[in-house]
Amino acid sequence: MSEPEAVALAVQAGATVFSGEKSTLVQTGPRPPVPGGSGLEQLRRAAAALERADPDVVVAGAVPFDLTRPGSLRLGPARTAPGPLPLPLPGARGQVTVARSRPVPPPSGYADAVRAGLAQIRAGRVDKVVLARTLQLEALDDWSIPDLLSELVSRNPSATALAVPLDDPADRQARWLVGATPELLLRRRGPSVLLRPMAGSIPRSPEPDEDIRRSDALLTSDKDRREHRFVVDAVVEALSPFCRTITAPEPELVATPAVWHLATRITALLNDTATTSVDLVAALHPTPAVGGSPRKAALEVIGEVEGLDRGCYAGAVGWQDVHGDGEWVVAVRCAEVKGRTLRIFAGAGIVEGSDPDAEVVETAAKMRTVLDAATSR
Ligand SMILES: C=C(O[C@H]1C=CC=C(C(=O)O)[C@@H]1O)C(=O)O
Repeated sequence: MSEPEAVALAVQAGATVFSGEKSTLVQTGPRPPVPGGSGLEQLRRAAAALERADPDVVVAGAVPFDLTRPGSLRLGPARTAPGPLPLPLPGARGQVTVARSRPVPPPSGYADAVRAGLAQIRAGRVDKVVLARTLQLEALDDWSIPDLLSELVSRNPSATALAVPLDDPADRQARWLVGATPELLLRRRGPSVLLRPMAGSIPRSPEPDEDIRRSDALLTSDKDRREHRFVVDAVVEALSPFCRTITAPEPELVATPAVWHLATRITALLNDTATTSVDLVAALHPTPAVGGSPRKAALEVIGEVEGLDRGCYAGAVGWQDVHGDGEWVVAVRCAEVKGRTLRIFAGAGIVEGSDPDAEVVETAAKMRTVLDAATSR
């Protein structure tokens, strides 16, 4: 059996897959979910279980945006290979026909939520809040996870494409998180930690001169640099108790096929290699790239004005091995898939000076990552 065939079979059978530019990790087979009533508890239990595990075992999966809710982490052997997932995955079923598509909330409702967020900023309750919306697609047949994953990998070569089965004991139908995220929460290898937070975005243009003009406008935008700064400051502060050398240079431009972003490549050295990748996830998540600043007040405002159950969207997804090394990405440009339903999520950071209509356009552009993979073959 070829590697793509093996991966396609594994994905159909519920494998957890992370496919990046440099390497791919696939965790397959029967593997126990990590128990726990909250994502935070599951992260702690996973780290403890790894201390007693065989060397090829990893914990892999997703913790939700809200760490007081349970996520889906599993313990089991994983295979890693250099480069992205080998394509094409055989057995592609071809295009799924979308019967209905519904934005929730509608664009005008999202613009109202952004205005409500801005009112909280002006009232001094928060400095930044990230607000999300969804696009729900109903297909005539069940969505195929291998097909979605293949499209996400091939269209987003520099992102981390992912397929994570979500545990839901109350629900017998399989649920998945799929997506292709450009945002690295953290990678820990021995004492070295790398992070690449993102915030501040502008939609790409198909016209090359206009595309460059937009990227220049983003790089020099005061509003976007402020929006970005909240994330870098929070990340550096959260790392400080654990790390002795933290370097955070000026933000740079990063392009996905749909959007330009501001990103900062932060490097750090752990004080103590007993600190695992999971410890860092627990300390960092959710950053103001998906929550806001100050964190507690921003999470309250999201609960009051957004009106969505984010689930694992904007959560932390990734893996850790028995040495405490691991890689976790931020679950943006993602969708939740269940049977015929695909729910695409996208959010945008709101700060003083944000324009509600521009945030509608920005979130629509962000949704294209999954929408294009799901609908245009
Ligand atoms: C919250 C999302 O993106 C985050 C990551 C990069 C840029 C973002 C922004 O510019 O608002 C967001 O912070 C999303 O795509 O749903």
